[in-house]
Amino acid sequence: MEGLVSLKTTPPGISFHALLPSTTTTMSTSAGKFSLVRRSLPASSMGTRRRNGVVSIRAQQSETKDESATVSPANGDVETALKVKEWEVGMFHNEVAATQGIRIRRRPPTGPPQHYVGPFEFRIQSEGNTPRNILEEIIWHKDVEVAQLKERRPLFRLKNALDSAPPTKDFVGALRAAYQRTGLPGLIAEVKKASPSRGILREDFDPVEIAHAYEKGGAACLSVLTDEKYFKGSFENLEAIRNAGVKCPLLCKEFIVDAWQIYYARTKGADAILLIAAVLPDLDIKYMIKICKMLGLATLVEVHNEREMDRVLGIEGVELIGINNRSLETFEVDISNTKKLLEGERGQKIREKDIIVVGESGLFTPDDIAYVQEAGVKAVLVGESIVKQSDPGKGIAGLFGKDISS
Ligand SMILES: O=P(O)(O)OC[C@@H](O)[C@@H](O)c1c[nH]c2ccccc12
Repeated sequence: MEGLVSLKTTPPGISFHALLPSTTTTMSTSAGKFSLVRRSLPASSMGTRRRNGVVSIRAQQSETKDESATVSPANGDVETALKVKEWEVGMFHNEVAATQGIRIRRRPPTGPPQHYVGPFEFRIQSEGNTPRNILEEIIWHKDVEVAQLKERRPLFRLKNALDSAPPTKDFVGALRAAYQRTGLPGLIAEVKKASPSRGILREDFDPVEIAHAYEKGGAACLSVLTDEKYFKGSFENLEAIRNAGVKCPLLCKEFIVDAWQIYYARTKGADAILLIAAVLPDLDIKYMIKICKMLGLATLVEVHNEREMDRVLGIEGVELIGINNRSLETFEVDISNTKKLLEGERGQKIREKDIIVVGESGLFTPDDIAYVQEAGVKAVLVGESIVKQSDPGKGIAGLFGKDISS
């Protein structure tokens, strides 16, 4: 059976109500065409009991009149209700995100709890359950990971820990100062062991040693990957680098899907946070920028295409925009992307707003640096080409074509 939704044991022509959140979804099955229709869903029904949250599934080819039957959740089945709520929030997120051209879906991969429609078994099929690309896979994994981490360290505990945290370092200031000092884009050097597209970049990976080498080589700031599963990074690495006396401000390179992660990153020594426009709707970006400001963190908002750039240029308070030359959906790298997104009115607006643009990914040679600088960037984010060198500090001199350490 094809389509987003399959109905098992449902005789054609029958119509029923189910406690499922959704907008209208039409689906074709071997039994005919069905539409899933959202009924009134008052805010009060968004809690654990959802008697009013009624949705109907109607078999369109039927002659039969709408014979509706409401199915109630088992009393006290709070866990199921929470799962439904979680799924519902994910669905709502996807709807909002889609209107902003965001293709990454946040619906929990498990779909809605099956037994929620009683005898009419309901299942989200492979189209909904399989990530469409690596970024979507990472985000779905991250959602689960964060939910687990949050349970162990609730927000109030993180907030308590922050009462005694040392102040953050000025990430944006360090980039501006480097640009002024060298006349070259300020370098954010990335402590990166591996990536899904390139595999292991460095076997003998000592994050603290690499961080010191970068600092010595003239990096203005460092970026530390904290994702474990796909990039072989960790928050321990971030914390170890912070505690090793490194003076450069630190970017926590993480896939942020929840504000909790921002607080967590701050407790681990981050000075800046990455927000990815391909993942986060505008409202999330705005809200997260506010949280970052409150915590003294800078935000690097990453875009990959014109649509994302236009969205981000419409958000107040953005100081740093990263243009990723790598598509996180296809892994394709093309440094002319930086140039393309800075041409014409967009570049004009960026200059007016005094936003620093960071050229990200795929930069290997002095020519590459000159090319993105010419396009208008005042900073670059580089991993592979320098982390692979036996002395990553010297790798920086190779990248810029000269020693930028003093
Ligand atoms: O190793 P490179 O090609 O120099 O790229 C570094 C950095 O731009 C890249 O790691 C990156 C940019 N945006 C990201 C988002 C998540 C993970 C990684 C990234």
